[in-house]
Amino acid sequence: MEFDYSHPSEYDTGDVIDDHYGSDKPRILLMGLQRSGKSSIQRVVFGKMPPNDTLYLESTTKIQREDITRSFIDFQIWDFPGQINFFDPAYDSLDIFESVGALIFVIDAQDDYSDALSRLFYTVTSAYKVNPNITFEVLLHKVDGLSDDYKIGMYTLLQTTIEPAINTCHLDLDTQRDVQQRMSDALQDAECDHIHLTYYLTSIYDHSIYEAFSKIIQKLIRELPTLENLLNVLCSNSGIDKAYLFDTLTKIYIATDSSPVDMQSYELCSDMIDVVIDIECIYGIADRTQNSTPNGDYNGERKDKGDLVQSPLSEDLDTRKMGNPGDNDDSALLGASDNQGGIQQTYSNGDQMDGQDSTTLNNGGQSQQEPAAENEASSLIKLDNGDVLYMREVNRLLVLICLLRQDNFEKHGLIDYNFQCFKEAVTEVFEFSQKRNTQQQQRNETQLQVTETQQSQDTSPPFTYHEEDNSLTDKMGEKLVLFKHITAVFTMIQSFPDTKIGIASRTGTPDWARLAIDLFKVDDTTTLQDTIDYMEIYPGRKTQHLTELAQSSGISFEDMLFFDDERRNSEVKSLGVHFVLVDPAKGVTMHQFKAALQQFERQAKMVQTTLSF
Ligand SMILES: Nc1nc2c(ncn2[C@@H]2O[C@H](COP(=O)(O)OP(=O)(O)OP(=O)(O)O)[C@@H](O)[C@H]2O)c(=O)[nH]1
Repeated sequence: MEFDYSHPSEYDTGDVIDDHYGSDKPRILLMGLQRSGKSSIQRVVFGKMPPNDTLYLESTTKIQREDITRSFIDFQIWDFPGQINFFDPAYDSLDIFESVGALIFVIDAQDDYSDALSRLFYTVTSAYKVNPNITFEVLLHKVDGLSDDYKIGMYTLLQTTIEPAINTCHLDLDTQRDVQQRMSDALQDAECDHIHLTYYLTSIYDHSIYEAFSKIIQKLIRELPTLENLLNVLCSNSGIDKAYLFDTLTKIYIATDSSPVDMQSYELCSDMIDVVIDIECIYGIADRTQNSTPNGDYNGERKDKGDLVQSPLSEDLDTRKMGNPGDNDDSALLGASDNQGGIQQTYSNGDQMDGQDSTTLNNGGQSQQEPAAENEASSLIKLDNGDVLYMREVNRLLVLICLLRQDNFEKHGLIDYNFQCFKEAVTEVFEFSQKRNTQQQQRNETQLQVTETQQSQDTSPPFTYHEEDNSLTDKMGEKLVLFKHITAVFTMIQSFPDTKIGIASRTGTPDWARLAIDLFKVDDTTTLQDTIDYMEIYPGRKTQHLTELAQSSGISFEDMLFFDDERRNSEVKSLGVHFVLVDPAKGVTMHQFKAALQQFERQAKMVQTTLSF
């Protein structure tokens, strides 16, 4: 299959991946073709960028990483440049994919997506080989531009497997059949029927992207069943119809009770977070020192919206004081009753449902350091249909938003009591989870130290030589043999006059590498070591190795033909060395070697080259 990746040599791998990208945190990867919408998703969901501003985003050229650390949500999100193939040997795919929790592949649904499907297939099969524990999620993105009929049709087709999805491309029948055939062949060859993909229709212009991310992230939260159980208990004991536990900043819900999620109720609850943030932007944050004032003496100051949106609700809301300007009555209304989009809102600092429609932003006059048990930020919105949206803050980063009937809310003393129990339980789960993560981290560190100590004490090589088949087996039982054509190639080189063999190897255990070279046989009486004239084996860049080789051998760079399986080592071309990229699966073959010699002869007098075959 053909892919439109840029050639890795166009990029320096160091420019694309930071050296220090290793982190224990689980990763969520955003992959897909260029301009499919990956960066927009990351910025809108995790950076609160207004969707329209994504129109000005520039193409990503290196991996963009963001640490997300919000209560249960503790991972890194990586936005990949669409044009680079990270499975190319130039990149260390094991390092990139080994601690991935979810790989999210974004497909631009407004475009012809046959290329995207090819890339999807390649990506999931390659990533699965590196790490079979990855969950694969596919976002059919930008569906805001599609009609509902088209969306439903596309989703139904894509939901089954990738293969039928080809049907939805606007291709003529012949091309369609051809693509289908190739796809099904590729699927069979790769034996990848067991790879499970989950599909979502998304757009940054509505709730769908948050809904999708909620589901994706829930799969990564180990505590999910416990949280769901707690929410179930809360709902059944408090007359609540639906409850969501939201991460305040991202509007991702990390858990909900087990009753089905209907989009309307989800959108209402999610919008409530925005409503409350907007209200706090209008009324600002009160000075904590004034919170003890029983009467809400609103001072009329407005806070800058940009500052507030970034703040967790709790920080803002629980320090808020409410009251009508110039009105010292506790139950004074802050805003007039407002009828917008079927939601009636009134803002009050009282916590009583007094027969009027009311939204309560309640701080109870407590500082954040010493919150009274029942005085977390809360908000109440009465809907036109008689239902009530009730929001309570669980901790600095989580809010509970419930939908219930108004007559059930009249027992709000019971709801508040149950909420306290729920809050304590969630806090316990959270603390337990943090403790377990810390313990796990300590265990990993200890394990690492033990292994390092064992390695430093254990000087015996981690492999055994088997004369009968000229092979080594390492401690994991993996067998190492010379590549098929190596013996013939080395024998041929030895027959050339004035030709030397040198080794340039990058390893942290040079003694073991030398020992292995001394054990492998080229024929009955000759070891690999006997055929080699110069050796440079130590960690570092290959330019350094070849410079040392030039010095020890007296051979100039222009007279060197260097075979290597890592594209990044083509940097030796800058010295004037002729570079040959070797397929790591096959090693140097006789055919490749002879072709390289012929080309070397032709180009020997020219400047440095990469010899291609
Ligand atoms: N209509 C619509 N446009 C979107 C949506 N999401 C992103 N876009 C637009 O798609 C274009 C490309 O978005 P990017 O986020 O830069 O795409 P990318 O996948 O990160 O691209 P590269 O960085 O080149 O790999 C931008 O103009 C966005 O405004 C969406 O949900 N609907």
